[in-house]
Amino acid sequence: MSQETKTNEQNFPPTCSVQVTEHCTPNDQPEGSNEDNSSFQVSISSHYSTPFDCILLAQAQELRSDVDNIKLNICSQLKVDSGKFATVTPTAIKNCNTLNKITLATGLLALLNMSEKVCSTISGCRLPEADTEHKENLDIPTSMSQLPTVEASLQAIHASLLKHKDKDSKTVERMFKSIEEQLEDLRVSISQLRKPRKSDASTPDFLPVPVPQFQLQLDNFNPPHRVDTSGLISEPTPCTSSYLNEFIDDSMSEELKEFLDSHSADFDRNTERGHSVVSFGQPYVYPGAKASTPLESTFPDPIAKLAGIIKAKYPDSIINQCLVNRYIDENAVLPEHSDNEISVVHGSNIFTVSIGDTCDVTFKKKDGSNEEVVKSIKGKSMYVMSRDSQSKWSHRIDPSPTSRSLRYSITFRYVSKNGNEATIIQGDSNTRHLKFGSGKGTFGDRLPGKRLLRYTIDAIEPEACIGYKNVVIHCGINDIRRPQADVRDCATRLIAKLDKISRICKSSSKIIVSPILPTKSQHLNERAKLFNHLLFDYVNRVNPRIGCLDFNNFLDAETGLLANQYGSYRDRSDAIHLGSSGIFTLSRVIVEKIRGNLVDGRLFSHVVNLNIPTPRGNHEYHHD
Ligand SMILES: O=C(O)CCC(=O)C(=O)O
Ligand SMILES: [Fe+2]
Repeated sequence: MSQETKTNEQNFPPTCSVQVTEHCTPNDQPEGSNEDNSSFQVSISSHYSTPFDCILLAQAQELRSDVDNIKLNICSQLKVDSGKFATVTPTAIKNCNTLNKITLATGLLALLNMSEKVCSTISGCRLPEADTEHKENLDIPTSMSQLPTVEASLQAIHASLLKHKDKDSKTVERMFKSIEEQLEDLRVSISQLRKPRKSDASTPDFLPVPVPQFQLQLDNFNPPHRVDTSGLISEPTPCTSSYLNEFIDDSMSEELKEFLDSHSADFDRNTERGHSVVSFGQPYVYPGAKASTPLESTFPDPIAKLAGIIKAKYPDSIINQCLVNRYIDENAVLPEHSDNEISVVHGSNIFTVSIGDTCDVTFKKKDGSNEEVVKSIKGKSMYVMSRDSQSKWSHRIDPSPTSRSLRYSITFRYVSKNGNEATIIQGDSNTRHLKFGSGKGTFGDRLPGKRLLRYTIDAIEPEACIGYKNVVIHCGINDIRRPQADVRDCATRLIAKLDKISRICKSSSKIIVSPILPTKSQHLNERAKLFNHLLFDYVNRVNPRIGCLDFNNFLDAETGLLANQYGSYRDRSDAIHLGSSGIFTLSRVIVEKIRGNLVDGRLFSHVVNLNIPTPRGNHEYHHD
């Protein structure tokens, strides 16, 4: 470590403590919200006056494993027992090297990012201005009233880390840049969230924005660069979420082997590339599947017993399908793949119990780095792959250079037939009234799905789209209306998200993006037009797999603005929110597209199957 770093280390906050408390407040949801993620745990430690104080740890159910992974990651970097995460002592922080400090900071940033995500999910909840007179009108859990300190904390972390900047290291340099960018984003988001508003509004009040001096030079638009966050928050998600040695005992292993041996004729009939398969329970279909018709629709005795052992360890898991792979010798292989079929229920785990000889399974990162991790899987063990691991890693079994005798892998999944048709909408205030399910004002039972409120582009979660037949992304207005927003950068960030979604979702998923809806503001429409130009260019030329909604009907032919009948009735000066007629029309446009009716002159299925870019018509708003 350089002398400079040593000296600076003394400046590092001397009494850093990361206090993470967890308490359960299960029904913190706002009235009228119909989000699926129904329970929140929000807690803040605010009694430490250090840069790391006031860490808001918001744990929505769906973020739990991310939070746990980040905690584990921080602890392993700092060489602290994970049970002691609640008190990462000043000494631990002082004694770790610069890179570890960065890891710590990025971990904390990740937690803050998540908290921010949850803050915006708790609709109507705003971060309070210090001493704001609006405070009592805001729908804020009291514990959040300390939040302004978060911003101060971030600045302090940043300032402190800057002193540690090791100018010789490119990696450190890159990490700093990423941290700086993240901090900037967080600061903007926090200040935006802090603006007073009614608790039922979902986006900040309209601010006039200067007319941008953009020139539309589509020909010069470079294909979007891919946003690479690997290495920023040192990827906490492992290729397998856990590996348990000696998961079953000898007698269970023997019983299973005997049972599977008795099915050798069935395995012989179902030879896939390099190995053989049989299945039980629900049908599980994947490309090239030979055992998509199960031998039995229920689990036979030894398999049911094994499923019971897994259920005892993972009581929340649902298992209804079992695929058994047989590898007879060292030449048997399993081609590289991910189990990310739409039929595998979103968020469910895949459990793999091994019987017989030890075997290497190779996991390969899907981020283009080609990084590989080889895990030696022993007989009687179990490894668990999360849905997230399927989006980030592929896996395979290569021929073994040394001898390998018979091995069975018994894999359990939760598959759904109905899930095949489900739709996910990640959208902002204008989609927040759209509802799935039955009853008035919903899409109806024939279009099941889930809606996530995601106010900003950065909050869109590509991984949450996996497993859905239809993916609808509707976001961007909040990003471009920030006075200092760089519209091109906003478009690039949305495109990066779309890029990722189209990479990790099955090719049979329909991916649909909304351009930014017209508003009642000429200024804002100028920005929206530029944003949409870039988006259309991407879906037309770069990624024709993505379908685009057509919003021209929302325009008033005379003014080129959002037509009055579609805008907000209650507040005519509201430039961006749709009224009930607008919301109804938006829902029709989405359903038309999902149903595969002719849109843009083509059926959606054509778009899905298309490999080559084909120019589509002009999607620009007809403003003049
Ligand atoms: O045999 C193994 O360990 C892997 C099996 C697998 O990846 C699968 O069945 O999808
Ligand atoms: Fe697999």
